[in-house]
Amino acid sequence: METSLESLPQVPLLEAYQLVKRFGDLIANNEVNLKVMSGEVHAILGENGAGKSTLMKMISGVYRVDEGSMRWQGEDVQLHPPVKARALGIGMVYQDFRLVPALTVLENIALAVTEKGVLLNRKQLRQKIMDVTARYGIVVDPDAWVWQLDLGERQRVEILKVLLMEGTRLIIFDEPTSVLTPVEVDAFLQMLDRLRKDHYAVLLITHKINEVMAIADRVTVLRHGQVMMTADKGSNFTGDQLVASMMGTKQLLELEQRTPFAKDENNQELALQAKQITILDDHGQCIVESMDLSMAKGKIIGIAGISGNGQKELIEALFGLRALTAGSLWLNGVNLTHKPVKAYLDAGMALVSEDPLTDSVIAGFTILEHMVLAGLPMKPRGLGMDWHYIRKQLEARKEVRILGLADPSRRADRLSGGNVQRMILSRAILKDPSVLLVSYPSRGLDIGTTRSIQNMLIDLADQGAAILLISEDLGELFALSDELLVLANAKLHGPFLPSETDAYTIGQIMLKGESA
Ligand SMILES: Nc1ncnc2c1ncn2[C@@H]1O[C@H](COP(=O)(O)OP(=O)(O)OP(=O)(O)O)[C@@H](O)[C@H]1O
Repeated sequence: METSLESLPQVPLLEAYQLVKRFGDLIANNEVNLKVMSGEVHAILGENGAGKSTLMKMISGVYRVDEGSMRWQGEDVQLHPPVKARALGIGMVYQDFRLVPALTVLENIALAVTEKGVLLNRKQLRQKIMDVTARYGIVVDPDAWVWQLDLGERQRVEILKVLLMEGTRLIIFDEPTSVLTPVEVDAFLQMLDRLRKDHYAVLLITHKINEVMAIADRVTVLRHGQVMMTADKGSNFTGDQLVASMMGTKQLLELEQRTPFAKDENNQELALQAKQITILDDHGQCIVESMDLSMAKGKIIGIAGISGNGQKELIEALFGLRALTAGSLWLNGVNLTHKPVKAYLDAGMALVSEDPLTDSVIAGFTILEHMVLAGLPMKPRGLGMDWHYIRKQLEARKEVRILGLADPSRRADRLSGGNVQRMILSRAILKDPSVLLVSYPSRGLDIGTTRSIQNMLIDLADQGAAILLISEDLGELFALSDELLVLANAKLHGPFLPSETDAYTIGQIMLKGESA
């Protein structure tokens, strides 16, 4: 089955010519050309809003192209609606998964792959799932309920769906690794390699330059809806070239230096304290056991851990969203245990959750309405609200400009993943929180914006906020944290000083719950 790329016929699987897509006055894709070969991983890079998802949605048939044309194996084709793209063999693994939580993995896959009117043969489908999981190293239990799965597992179900559909030739991944742990990222890249060897074509949207350098045969960079650069491996493109092409004349900011906080533990003023807390997960299993955690003012505490090891539950409990089974929570010396979330908000806490799209976005509400709900100063006007005034207040904040918040009158549920993240981060930071609990701050953000938000977190801590930073990006944790803790086996391990430990040691503890 394996043949080298060179020995394959070199007719492009897909060719896009001069594609244009407009949303009102906005030109999301402007005369875009793209060529995709079988057996290649083709990375699509670009800042948030550059037009990557729009291009992928034209290729998967979701959007009708306004201008331009496509060819599939040399033949002119129309890919809209998606059923046409699907029939040719184009499958897409979306950022926001399209699974039914109340069904099992197998049932979800059956829904996607069963032809209308054909009765489901569970045994056969189970066998097919086993075959594909074994070939591509995709670990997932066919009988698990989807609502019980973490994000990495849900993504694997989406991938299985696409692979099990009849005739798939081209697979589009929209920022697949943003929800994966470092270990899962390695497995994912190996899977891409396997797909490439099996002659699938892969289009990979990503913000991670190291992934592009590791796996991509070809790369296309978009900026403001236009192709800035297309290069293949033979041309020896570098990471710096890709960044420069994405950012244009903008410079990538340097990460600010932390002002070293007082190392004398006795001089540290505590903000949030968790004493001997025990937390159960949604299945009633103990996920955090008798844990102590102290967050001092002006300090960033980084928590490393493999996703699903209790980070989500811990952060929910610290914000009063999940009941403690034992222990107590104190903020500035006041006991907040079992108090409603409002008490935590009133005390100056802010939260950026693991999955803002699900947890924090209200369908139909605009960005501005989300900001007002989170405490942006309101001004009544007649029987309603002075929205013009509120908007001016929002736009006057430098953080909003730096993070590049989208137009505040836009509906939040129609924003790209990166723009949702900007809204949630702006909302948390605009409150000038005394305690900020932040999960995966740079998820879905381009490199320039990632650096901006990292600098904002540093500024916030320098001004005295206590920050709990949950991330799987060890580079980010090492760069920002004053102290590192590792969550594994329901316990916190550490603290470790980033300057006195290394990623290998932390990685070992993440995996095994103990030092090597
Ligand atoms: N359905 C839509 N209606 C109006 N504007 C849209 C729509 N979809 C995308 N846009 C706009 O088109 C531009 C390109 O968006 P797109 O989602 O393709 O960017 P992206 O490169 O995928 O960004 P990200 O990295 O944030 O996912 C953005 O300005 C976006 O706000």
